[in-house]
Amino acid sequence: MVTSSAPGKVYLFGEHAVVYGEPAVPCAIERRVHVTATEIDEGLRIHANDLQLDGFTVEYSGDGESHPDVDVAESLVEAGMGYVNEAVAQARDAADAPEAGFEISVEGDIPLGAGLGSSAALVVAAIDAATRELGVELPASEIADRAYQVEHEVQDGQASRADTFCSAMGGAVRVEGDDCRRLDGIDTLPFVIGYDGGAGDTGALVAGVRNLRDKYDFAADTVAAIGDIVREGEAVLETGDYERLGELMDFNHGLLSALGVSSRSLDSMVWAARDADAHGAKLTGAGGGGCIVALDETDDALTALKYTPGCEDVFRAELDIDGVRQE
Ligand SMILES: Nc1ncnc2c1ncn2[C@@H]1O[C@H](COP(=O)(O)OP(=O)(O)OP(=O)(O)O)[C@@H](O)[C@H]1O
Ligand SMILES: C[C@@](O)(CCO)CC(=O)[O-]
Ligand SMILES: [Mg+2]
Repeated sequence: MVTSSAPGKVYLFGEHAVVYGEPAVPCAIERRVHVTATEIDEGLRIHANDLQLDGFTVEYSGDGESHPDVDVAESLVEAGMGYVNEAVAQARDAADAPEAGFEISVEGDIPLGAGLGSSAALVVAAIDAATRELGVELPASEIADRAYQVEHEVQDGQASRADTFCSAMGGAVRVEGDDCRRLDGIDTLPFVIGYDGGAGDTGALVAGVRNLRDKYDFAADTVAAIGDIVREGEAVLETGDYERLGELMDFNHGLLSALGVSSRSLDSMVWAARDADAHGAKLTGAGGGGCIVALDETDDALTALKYTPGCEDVFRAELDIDGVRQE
């Protein structure tokens, strides 16, 4: 039996634009998904108690049918199964063990579908745990690559390498198309996260931006301008000037909002953090609902968000220097 974990992430800059080849800077945070893999005779059994708030266990026999023991949205189960199924397929391929059976248990403290990269963390941890259980140790870069193939497959081609690379490697990273690297020397960033309790539909939000971009030149220019913010931002990141980083985060949020991916609750959390003198604040991930990230080393934004209507949870998230690891 092997347990591996992998971190979630926030985007300091660049979500959505990264889908069109602009650079992005996601940062791993100390919130993780843990996956335990045990080799069994055949098939695949999955236990995923976080998939619904009430919790349930899915028994999946590998015959193409799932058997949730309570009534849950079929699409939710299918998506959850899809990520684990494809991650296990990658592990079997990497270990050259096409027939290997697995029992997989998943638990995590990353809210689902909220822009913190829970799907990437799940896939990265699952590939690591399942390959180790088969006696194979993959380098983090290969896990990142295989995890990207999984997200790309399960999300119908709507995925960049950003989430999976960041989760596998940890720290602050830079992703531009297939070019992925860690940003050295960034050990800490004072992130505060506000969560509205909701979720966004990543596929639909990406499709919405694509439509605007096809329809209007100025929407395409907006996506390109996000790329400019990222290039400016990575230079500022090296100087540790939080004031300017925050200014650029604010600008990035404005452009995401123009592209239609913010929401009333995300905007109100962003404004609550700004009113409390955070250096800056923006939505993180696909948007539509879920989380915002603010930059603030004091407790002011944290306290303000606690009392902001529509903000269901608020927490500080340290930058996680570790990527995927065996527990
Ligand atoms: N702890 C978990 N247990 C089971 N399935 C999980 C878990 N964490 C994530 N998942 C799977 O990942 C899906 C969420 O992925 P999705 O890409 O929609 O959101 P996200 O990765 O949390 O946010 P974003 O991609 O915007 O950063 C869940 O619906 C589920 O299928
Ligand atoms: C919206 C998006 O840019 C980030 C989702 O976390 C999609 C992706 O990069 O895969
Ligand atoms: Mg995801």
